[in-house]
Amino acid sequence: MANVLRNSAKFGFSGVLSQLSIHSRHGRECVSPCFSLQQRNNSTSPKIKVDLDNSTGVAVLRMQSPPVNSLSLDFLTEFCINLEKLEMDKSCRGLIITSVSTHTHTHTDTDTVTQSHKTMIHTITPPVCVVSQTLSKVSSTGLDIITLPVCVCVCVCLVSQTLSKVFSAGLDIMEMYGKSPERCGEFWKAVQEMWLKLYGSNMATIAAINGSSPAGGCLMSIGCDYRIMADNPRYSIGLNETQLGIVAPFWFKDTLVNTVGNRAAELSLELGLLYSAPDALKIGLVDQLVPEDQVLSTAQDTMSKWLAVPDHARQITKSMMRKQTIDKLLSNREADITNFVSFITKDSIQRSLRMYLEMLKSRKA
Ligand SMILES: CCCCC/C=C\C/C=C\C=C\CC(=O)SCCNC(=O)CCNC(=O)[C@H](O)C(C)(C)COP(=O)(O)OP(=O)(O)OC[C@H]1O[C@@H](n2cnc3c(N)ncnc32)[C@H](O)[C@@H]1OP(=O)(O)O
Repeated sequence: MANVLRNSAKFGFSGVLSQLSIHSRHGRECVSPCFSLQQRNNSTSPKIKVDLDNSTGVAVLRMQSPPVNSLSLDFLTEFCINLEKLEMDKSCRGLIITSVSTHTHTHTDTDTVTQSHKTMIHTITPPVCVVSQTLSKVSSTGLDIITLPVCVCVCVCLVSQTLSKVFSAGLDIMEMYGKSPERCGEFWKAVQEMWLKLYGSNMATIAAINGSSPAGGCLMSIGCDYRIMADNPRYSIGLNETQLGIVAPFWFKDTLVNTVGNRAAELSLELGLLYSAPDALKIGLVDQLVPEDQVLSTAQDTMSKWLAVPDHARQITKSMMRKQTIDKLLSNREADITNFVSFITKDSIQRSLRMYLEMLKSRKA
């Protein structure tokens, strides 16, 4: 555990703040006034909102990165900064990780807002000047020209974007597709860092899984101490890497084995299974199912039980259970990055990823 903390010290706050995203994959900007607004609201970054209740010592970390909370380099960097801050805050003893269902984004100055299937104008705060126009836009396939109504807003407007019913869609596939080996290496280091910080956290951690949680989303969930999932037939969870033609790294596998045991992990990984909530409960991939509107409150009630245990006893026990698994990655980090980069940049793997991306998009069409 101490190793993990020492390692994480490499992310100095000034360094990481300068790395904060100003542009997401989906083209949504976060300008600096947005960040300062978040700070005033006790939210630490644009893709993640953290509320620490000083009376209970419990922080709720809400992922709010539309459309699917995918784990991009920017997202992972912000996640690690937030975790590190909470870890160093002695008043914080417990952490609940969940997803928001609505994301509010602040735009300033002249801004263009397109009305697409996932974006709607929520509020326009005066003074504002709205000019109706039409915008020609090339679609993501690059083939069709479509015309969208747009509003050009001068001054300040607030836009609300709806997140899918997703806890996290896992690693951002766009970070692994068509990227340079250097960039892939940087990305993988951030994935490692996220897992090391979470799995080795001194805080009691609960995943309040209020949506689907495939692959890296599942890794984040099993990196916590306890999992509560919404009992919704549309949601699934699992390490489905083989379905994408990729191989879950050894530390994903180790975390799953530590959670569900060897046989269930073997079936789950080789077949790339995504489990419904009841099936996930059956194999012990999640610990509890509750109605969707009770996921967070149940996590809060459960957290009070975890925090009734003296911290030092719980922390030493957690370390005893997880240290070997953590040390295995710590002593193989560079080799693991090299493996990832050489694997993911192979032509055949890139082809698999492209087909998977096309499948995701065609499913929608
Ligand atoms: C031998 C040596 C081994 C060394 C190790 C090597 C390799 C290990 C490598 C990698 C490990 C990877 C782990 C991962 O996490 S990979 C990611 C896996 N994730 C998935 O499979 C999830 C895919 N997504 C979905 O199933 C659905 O999107 C979801 C159920 C989450 C939500 O469905 P919904 O219908 O609400 O939304 P969609 O319309 O499908 O999606 C909206 C939008 O978002 C895009 N998108 C979805 N998931 C991702 C993603 N993971 N990354 C990037 N983008 C994603 C989707 O394409 C849509 O985009 P658009 O069409 O609106 O542009």
